[in-house]
Amino acid sequence: MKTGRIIRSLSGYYDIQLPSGDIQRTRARGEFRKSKQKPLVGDFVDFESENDEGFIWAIHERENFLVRPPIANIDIAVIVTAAKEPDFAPNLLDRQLVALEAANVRPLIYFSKMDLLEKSEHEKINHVANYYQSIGYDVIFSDSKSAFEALKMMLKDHVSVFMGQTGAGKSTLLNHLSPQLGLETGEVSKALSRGKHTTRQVTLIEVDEALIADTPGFSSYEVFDFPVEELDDYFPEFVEKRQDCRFRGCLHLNEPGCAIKEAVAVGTITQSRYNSYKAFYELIKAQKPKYKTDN
Ligand SMILES: Nc1nc2c(ncn2[C@@H]2O[C@H](COP(=O)(O)OP(=O)(O)OP(=O)(O)O)[C@@H](O)[C@H]2O)c(=O)[nH]1
Ligand SMILES: [Zn+2]
Repeated sequence: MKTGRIIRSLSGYYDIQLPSGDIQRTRARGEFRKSKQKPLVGDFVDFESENDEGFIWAIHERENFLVRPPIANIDIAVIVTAAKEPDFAPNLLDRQLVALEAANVRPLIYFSKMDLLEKSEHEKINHVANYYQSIGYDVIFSDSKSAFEALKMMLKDHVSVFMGQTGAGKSTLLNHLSPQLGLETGEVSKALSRGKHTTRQVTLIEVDEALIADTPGFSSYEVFDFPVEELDDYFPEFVEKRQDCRFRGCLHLNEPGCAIKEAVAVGTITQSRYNSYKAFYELIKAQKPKYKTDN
């Protein structure tokens, strides 16, 4: 029995990379296909193989996984966030951060298109970025001299996936990291070929000493897949403060003695983050429970 990581899946076949770097092609056992458990790219699996004919026997427990792209055991998700064109939208960034926190994937915020900013806009973004750093997120600016090296350093020895809204610059950045990818960039060229790639499978590609998913991740349209009471778990600065709320289980909305609202009033938590919290709260409340199929 051997153990390795699935780096590509293609019509029922799985390419598994061994610790030595060798890649072997296998299939999943019939039982896997019958049961719900389906191997994902990124999974560590036990398998047997000889002469390129092999079978996966077991999938190791997953650290985490994403649905789009379908990939397991992700160390870092790079949220590519345009500082301009389209304008920076804190709500969108927060949505991705919350979704990643809920999925137990570590985010890294990459501000793209910094070169397009005027001086005053620059200061504004810096200010915003400082806040995100202060609550524990890594931030990289596209115009900093060492941006590229810093990113490479962070991705080294890790599995990463890139996400961000359309036009944020994901493909541009991925191409820069790995020119062999040859992803199309810009609206027009992509609009022409869109649809062709919709069923494309994700592959983990080796870039220097990093493994990067070649398919960008979910955007902001994802629904939140957790109960509303859990929402504050995914705002790290809320987690730190909420034990000071007067009521246990405080939702930080209209309750008296809410430490979160006090923190917003004195500015230790930004209004923008609190606005996102409230907006997501309403959103989750309005979402239909999954088990309901009618109305
Ligand atoms: N000035 C400037 N333009 C950039 C930068 N990054 C990307 N762009 C441009 O922004 C446009 C969109 O970039 P893409 O890389 O295609 O964006 P994407 O996130 O892959 O977009 P989708 O595939 O639609 O999700 C392209 O015209 C890029 O050339 C940057 O740092 N500075
Ligand atoms: Zn509270």
